[in-house]
Amino acid sequence: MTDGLQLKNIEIRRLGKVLLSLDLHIRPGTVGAVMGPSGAGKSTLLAAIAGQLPPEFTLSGEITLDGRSLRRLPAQARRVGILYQDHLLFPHMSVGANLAFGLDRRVPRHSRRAAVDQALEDIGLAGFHDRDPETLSGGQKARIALMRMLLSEPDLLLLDEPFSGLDASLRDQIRRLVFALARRRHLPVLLVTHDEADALAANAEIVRL
Ligand SMILES: Nc1ncnc2c1ncn2[C@@H]1O[C@H](COP(=O)(O)OP(=O)(O)OP(=O)(O)O)[C@@H](O)[C@H]1O
Repeated sequence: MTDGLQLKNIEIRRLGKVLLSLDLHIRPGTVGAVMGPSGAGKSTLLAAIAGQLPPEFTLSGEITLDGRSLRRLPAQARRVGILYQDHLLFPHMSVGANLAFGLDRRVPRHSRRAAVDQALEDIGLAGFHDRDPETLSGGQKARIALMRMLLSEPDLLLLDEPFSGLDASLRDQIRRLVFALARRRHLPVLLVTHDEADALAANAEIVRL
C-alpha cells in the first residue's frame, strides 16, 4: 500500500485537448506544491481529486489516498478537505455554528460544544463562539475556515491559494498554522500557489505545470 496521496498518469482533458498531465506522490505529513500559469488547470486538478470535476472535463489515470482508489467514490466519501482563497464561512451562522457544521458526524451531540471550544482555543480564538463571522478580520476568518475543515477529520488537505488574500505578516502566521496542524495530524497536503514563498515555508516538493 502507498501511504498518502498518489496520482498516477493523471490526464485531464477538455474538448478532446489535454489540459494537464502529471504524476505526483505526497507522503503523510508533507506538502506537494503545484505551481503554474493561470489557466494551467490547477483548480481543476483539485476538483478532480475532490470528486467535483465539472462535466466539461474528462479524467484518466489513478488517484489513491492511503492505498484506496478515490475515482469511483462520490465526493462526500473521499474524506478530502479543501480550503480556498476566500475562506467562505456561513454568514447567517455564529462562529461556533460554523465550526460545529464541520464536525465529523461521529462526534456525539453532547460533546460537540466542548469540541468546538477546544478548536477555538487551538487557533487562538477562545471566546469567539457566539461572534458573527461578518465581524471578524481576514486572518480570523482564515483560521476558522481552516479549523472547520480540519474538524471534519479529512485524510487529505487540498489548498487552493488559501494565503493569497492575506497581508504579508498574517500570511506567514496562517501558513505556519496550516502546515503545523497538517504535520501534527500526518496529513498529506496538496497546495496550489503562485507564490514560491508558500512552497518554501511548507518545505514542499514543487511540481510545475
Ligand atoms: N466549469 C468549467 N467549464 C469549462 N471550462 C472551465 C471550467 N472551469 C475552468 N475552465 C477552464 O479550464 C482551464 C483551467 O482552469 P483552472 O481554474 O483549473 O486554472 P488554474 O490553473 O487554477 O488558474 P488560476 O491560476 O488562474 O486560478 C481554464 O482555461 C478555464 O477557463
